[in-house]
Amino acid sequence: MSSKAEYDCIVIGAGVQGSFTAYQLAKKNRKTLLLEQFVLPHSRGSSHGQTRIIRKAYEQDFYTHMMEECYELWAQLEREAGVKLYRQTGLLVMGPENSQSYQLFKNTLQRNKVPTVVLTSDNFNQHIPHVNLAMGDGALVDITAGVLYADRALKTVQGQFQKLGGAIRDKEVVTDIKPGPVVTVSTSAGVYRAKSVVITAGAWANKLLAHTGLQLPLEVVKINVCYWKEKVPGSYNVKQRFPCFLLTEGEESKEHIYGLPSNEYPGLVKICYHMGSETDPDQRDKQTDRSDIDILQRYVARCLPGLIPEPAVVESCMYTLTPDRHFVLDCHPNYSNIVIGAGFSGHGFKFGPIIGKLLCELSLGEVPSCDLSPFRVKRFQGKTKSAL
Ligand SMILES: Cc1cc2nc3c(=O)[nH]c(=O)nc-3n(C[C@H](O)[C@H](O)[C@H](O)COP(=O)(O)OP(=O)(O)OC[C@H]3O[C@@H](n4cnc5c(N)ncnc54)[C@H](O)[C@@H]3O)c2cc1C
Ligand SMILES: O=C(O)[C@@H]1CCCCN1
Repeated sequence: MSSKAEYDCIVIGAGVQGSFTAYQLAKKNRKTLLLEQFVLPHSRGSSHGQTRIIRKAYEQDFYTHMMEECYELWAQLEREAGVKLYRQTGLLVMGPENSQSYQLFKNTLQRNKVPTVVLTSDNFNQHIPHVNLAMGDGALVDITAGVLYADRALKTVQGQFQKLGGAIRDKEVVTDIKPGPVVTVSTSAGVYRAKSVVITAGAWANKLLAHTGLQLPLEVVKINVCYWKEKVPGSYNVKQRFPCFLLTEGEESKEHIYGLPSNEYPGLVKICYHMGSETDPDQRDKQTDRSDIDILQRYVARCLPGLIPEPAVVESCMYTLTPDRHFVLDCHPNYSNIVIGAGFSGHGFKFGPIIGKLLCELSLGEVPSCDLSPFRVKRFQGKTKSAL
């Protein structure tokens, strides 16, 4: 290896966002290097695990609009690679009928003509057995929603990137970034130069941005990923057409609780709380707070009578939260050839293909094909810090 290999673009971080960005760059014939600090595949970031929810149901129109195109991009990747990455299950959205959040979901779906079925308290259990709908709660199903096979998706997009001639170097920690018309990136194994750099480092974003003099208001939290055992095997199974679900708020908490049908682990249903406790990404396993699990236990006991209300398996994952829970997709305020994809706030996986496309456009100096105003760094004015 030459000590200063030259690339069109270096992407730092091979999670879902970095991998899709590198793939988009390679599709445009750019000589691209994807750097990852851990040996791939790994489970120490935010993109590991077998499944994620994909949905058009959102509180804001801009996410629903992005998903319209994104479903198409997922399907393209499936065709190109000849693998199945998506399974339609529908997403059951529940929440206090008169609450702002539930109404926002309902209105966004209806305004954007997303195929939706609204359930009533009378017909709810005909469609959704083994779930107790709380008194006063509304329920609807976003028919387009389903499950993404996350680990498989990551492997697929990285494989397609390599087939297009892209280079992945794992077990290589980026230790320095020197901005300039040509950016110099130092790692534990070498020094590389590129016309542009994309930082998609998940929970480590601020650690890397410190080399460029920027700190974003990001909070990293650990999520306990809980799997709950069915009392009667199969009752919440994907084959029984049990959907993914999202409770906007409930008796136990104001935060979302969400779940996926049993599938990947036979007899186990994945149910998580959409919040966790602050952690340093390098010390994740030292964060042992279980208050999210207490909330989930009470919810499962109250609303999912077919599950044993104690998690059978608990895995770990991290969210990187922005104050408004919207992503950061922008160029660095001082260096236009350093692009940032960060703060995916626990809901970024489904957007991977479109985020890759947008970050690729930014790194090539093109006009982005979506309106990025909700995702700009400048919305944090007063909250960004200089790291120099
Ligand atoms: C429990 C849980 C459930 C979720 N459910 C959903 C869902 O249902 N639907 C959905 O759409 N989204 C969901 N999400 C969110 C989604 O998974 C994340 O938004 C997404 O995975 C973030 O990807 P990323 O590429 O930004 O981060 P990561 O996957 O963490 O990737 C960043 C990479 O950068 C690498 N890196 C960092 N620093 C360096 C360095 N110095 N040098 C080299 N490499 C470096 C890291 O090792 C890591 O591999 C969920 C997240 C969690 C935790
Ligand atoms: O992105 C999603 O779909 C899941 C469920 C809802 C909360 C955020 N994570």
